[in-house]
Amino acid sequence: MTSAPEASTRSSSRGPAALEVRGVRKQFAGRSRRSAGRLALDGFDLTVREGEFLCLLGPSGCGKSTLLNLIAGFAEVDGGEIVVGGGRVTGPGADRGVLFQTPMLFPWLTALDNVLYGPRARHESGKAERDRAVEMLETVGLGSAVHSYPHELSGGMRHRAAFARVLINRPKLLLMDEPFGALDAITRVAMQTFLLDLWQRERITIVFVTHDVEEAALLGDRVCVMTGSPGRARLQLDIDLPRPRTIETTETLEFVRIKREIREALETTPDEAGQR
Ligand SMILES: Nc1ncnc2c1ncn2[C@@H]1O[C@H](COP(=O)(O)OP(=O)(O)OP(=O)(O)O)[C@@H](O)[C@H]1O
Repeated sequence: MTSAPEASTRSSSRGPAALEVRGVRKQFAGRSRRSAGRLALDGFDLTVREGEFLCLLGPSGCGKSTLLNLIAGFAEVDGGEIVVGGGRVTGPGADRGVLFQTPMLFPWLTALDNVLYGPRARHESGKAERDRAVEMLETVGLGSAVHSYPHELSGGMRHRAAFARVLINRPKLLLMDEPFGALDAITRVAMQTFLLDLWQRERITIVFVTHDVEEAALLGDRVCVMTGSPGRARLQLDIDLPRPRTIETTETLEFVRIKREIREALETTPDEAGQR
């Protein structure tokens, strides 16, 4: 096996760590006793600072979702460790909110009851929680749709309701797995703007998986490009573009240069990278 190249890192180390992924290994079992298992991640290291917006990019199958699931505590590491807010991850927790490409909403509950689902599961169902749930829905621009059911909401509105559902738990870390991948171009831009506003207001730490180089360069403080088979961090690149970033940002020469650098890292095979 080709030894993985050292990730070329131009990232700063400012601020305390919100997330530390240390030498993580994840192996999936083969289907039968004879078939080889799949080494999805090996020796994976990543540090994300408090309040940082990190975008994770890589070829299909390189282990992005696996990494997010491990950080979320939905699966266990086979080696190394993951530390969130100073505590080792041993399972899911309210300190980590997860958003997927398909918004996870119960179709039989209104937007308000969907948002209240988490607090009610923790037996917190007083007036204070209800007020906070309404406030969350207002924060995501759904103040007039609190009593609407998911099928009565547009795609973007459903995404925002799912945001509110996660935000009510006051997560320190937001894990997003291609959240806008299935949206049309206009709704996608609206959701990116919404997310950046929310992030700048709340200063939540975000790990955001995307296939879209432009989206990563526009949203992230830093982009981590992964190699596949097994997944490791190849390039970590600070995106020092001024904020707030808008559509005009995407027209600057610096933005084009950053996109080229990310694309070149994505297109480099692990063997080529190892020879550098
Ligand atoms: N539950 C599982 N059992 C067996 N193999 C798995 C399982 N989950 C993922 N894998 C394998 O682990 C590797 C990484 O998968 P993962 O879904 O994390 O990749 P990804 O980078 O998120 O891909 P994509 O960009 O296509 O969503 C793949 O080879 C996949 O087949």
